[in-house]
Amino acid sequence: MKLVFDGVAAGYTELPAVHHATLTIAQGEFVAVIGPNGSGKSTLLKTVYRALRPRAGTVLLGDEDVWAARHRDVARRVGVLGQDPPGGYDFTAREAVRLGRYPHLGAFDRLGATDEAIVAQALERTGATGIADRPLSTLSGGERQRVLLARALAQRPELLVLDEPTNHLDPAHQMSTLSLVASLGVTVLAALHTLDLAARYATTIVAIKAGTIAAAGPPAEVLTPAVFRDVFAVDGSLVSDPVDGRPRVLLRELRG
Ligand SMILES: Nc1ncnc2c1ncn2[C@@H]1O[C@H](COP(=O)(O)OP(=O)(O)OP(=O)(O)O)[C@@H](O)[C@H]1O
Repeated sequence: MKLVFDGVAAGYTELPAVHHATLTIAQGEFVAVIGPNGSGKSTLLKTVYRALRPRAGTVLLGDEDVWAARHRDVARRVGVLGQDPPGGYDFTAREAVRLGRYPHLGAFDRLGATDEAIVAQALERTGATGIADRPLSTLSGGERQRVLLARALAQRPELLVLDEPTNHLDPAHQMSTLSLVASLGVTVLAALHTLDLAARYATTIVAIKAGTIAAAGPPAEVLTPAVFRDVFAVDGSLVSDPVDGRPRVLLRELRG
């Protein structure tokens, strides 16, 4: 599903946290939104999953204005991994993942065998089958993160919006999670802090600095020494992994 930001401004006070965001994301792209703390990554994502209404501009999903669409239609099409579990921590992992199916059901429908199979598959794909019957409140940060991703997958969305999906995850799960997400063929918009992971898994990088899109394009075009320095205040370079040839990001403290 194509996603378009057209002149989007959004924020929490009179000063917008994101301004003039204009960007077109094609169906199937994996977009990593990168930027320092407080630069506006989460704010931009929130305008897509209807957590924060833009003050100006439009967010289009396909040809439809996300903020003019019915809430239920957006819920069906957009899977979200945000910073907090929807429904709180009282649910078991499986119950939390079942929530992902509700946008697809009628008001009085119950989950059927197909829904339960989709829930089971989502738990399996995120390595969460073994913890399916534990309450979210008892899970570790990384386990909970994988369950919340499973919920977003169970939704079978056309667009996945992921706010720091690798937060709390160990290295193996960081890579398997991004690899899984990249393999789904759906459009992905993910805020990522680990630039190395962004370089390896994203097709497009959007770098945000102080609420403004500073650069957008393929990893090799965006992850330049100038962007590392201007946006992140570090020295950095994009190199090729000697083992698998894929891009790697090397960072050093800024000198001089
Ligand atoms: N609920 C809120 N109320 C007021 N200001 C907020 C709120 N949430 C975020 N902000 C401010 O908006 C700006 C952008 O925040 P945002 O959360 O989008 O940054 P971010 O790039 O996702 O940061 P991080 O990497 O630290 O998660 C920051 O200045 C932040 O302090």
